[in-house]
Amino acid sequence: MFTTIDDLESGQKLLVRFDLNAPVEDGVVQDNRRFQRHADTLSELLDDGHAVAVLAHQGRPGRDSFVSLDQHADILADHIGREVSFVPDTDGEEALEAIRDLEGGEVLLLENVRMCDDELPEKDPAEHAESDLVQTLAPEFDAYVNDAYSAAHRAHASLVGFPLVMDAYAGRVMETEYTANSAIQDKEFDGPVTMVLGGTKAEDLIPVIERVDGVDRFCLGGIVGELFLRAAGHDVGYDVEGTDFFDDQWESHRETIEEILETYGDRLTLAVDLAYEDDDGDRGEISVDGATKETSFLDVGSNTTETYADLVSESEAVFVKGALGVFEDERFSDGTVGVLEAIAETDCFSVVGGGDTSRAIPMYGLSEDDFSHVSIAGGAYVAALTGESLIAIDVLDRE
Ligand SMILES: Nc1ncnc2c1ncn2[C@@H]1O[C@H](COP(=O)(O)OP(=O)(O)OP(=O)(O)O)[C@@H](O)[C@H]1O
Ligand SMILES: O=C(O)[C@H](O)COP(=O)(O)O
Repeated sequence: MFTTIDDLESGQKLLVRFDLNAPVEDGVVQDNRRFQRHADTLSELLDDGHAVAVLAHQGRPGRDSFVSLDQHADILADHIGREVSFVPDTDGEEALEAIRDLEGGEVLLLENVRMCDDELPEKDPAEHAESDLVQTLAPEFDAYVNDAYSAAHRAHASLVGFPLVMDAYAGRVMETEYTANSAIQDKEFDGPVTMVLGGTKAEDLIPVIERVDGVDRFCLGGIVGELFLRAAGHDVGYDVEGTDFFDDQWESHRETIEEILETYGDRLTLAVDLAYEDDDGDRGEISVDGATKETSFLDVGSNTTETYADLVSESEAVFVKGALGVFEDERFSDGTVGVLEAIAETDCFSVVGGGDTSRAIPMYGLSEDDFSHVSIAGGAYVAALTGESLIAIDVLDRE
């Protein structure tokens, strides 16, 4: 196991990596639960007398969400109830001066690290450790803390370079996410283990079904569930009215999905009914046998929800990745919310992952306390489920 901030002596100067990557709407950065989670780590470090400089990223070059972190500093400040200073620089003179002025109990947010050329190329940690970014910043600090679990699958300089040249610890978010999300690989459960898989991305979920041992049944929904229904011979999972969810994914994954159905069919539970918007704008439902290609299906139907909820209720552990329908529209939230409610009412070990899907929890008045863990990770959660090691965790110091 890696070393954590429990192993740090008080009052040090720390370089801390967070994942504050958030949705950006019309140039405005939206608060999300990543801020609150990292704010808890940050408050703990500041209370322990550390001086903290934070490195984080936002978006990717070329995307609208690739913006400065100045707004992130204000959001973080609201969460910790203290000032967060910001410097529009990562490793130049301005950043170094601000870092040298930092006192114990103070926090400084550096500029979007993806604006630095050294950050993004996926490289071996040893190569990243030689980069200007790492070589310039490392000597300014006593230690490095990585709390950015949700980016830990990326071999980027600020995630994998520093641990090779500095003492490197895991933050609280890193520790909690790692333990919960790896449970499917690390823990023994005494009863049935269920995975509820939905959402939009077949490429994420196919490896989960193919590679994860120890799951007794997969309950499928969302767009991915429809692709499996199509492979099973039903007239669903087709693009309708200009949508582009299905046909490209079908072309890319058809063979694999057909093979999975053949090999793991006994572990897969597919929807028996689906929901759509009827002519009056209300929710209509139809059995998958009566479904036609011309209809857009937006949720699993009530018989399916009942079956999935029953399976969840009998489970010892439940892992969720992706939504069973377009839950953002209340008419099509029944599948996703019905399953989440069943988990909340059951005394099982439960992890809900996926940046979009976990938003359904506050949206529909559920409490995070009713789940063992609600992950803030997407890609890293999928990697953990499949037992893939996360490179930024591999390079942290070991106990
Ligand atoms: N039948 C459907 N048609 C269209 N969209 C759907 C359907 N079912 C689910 N979705 C959408 O799937 C989205 C959630 O799935 P997504 O693949 O984005 O996964 P996530 O695991 O929550 O997030 P991420 O991997 O991006 O962190 C929801 O926003 C929901 O509206
Ligand atoms: O939001 C995420 O999943 C992480 O911050 C990683 O971002 P990326 O997919 O742009 O590397």
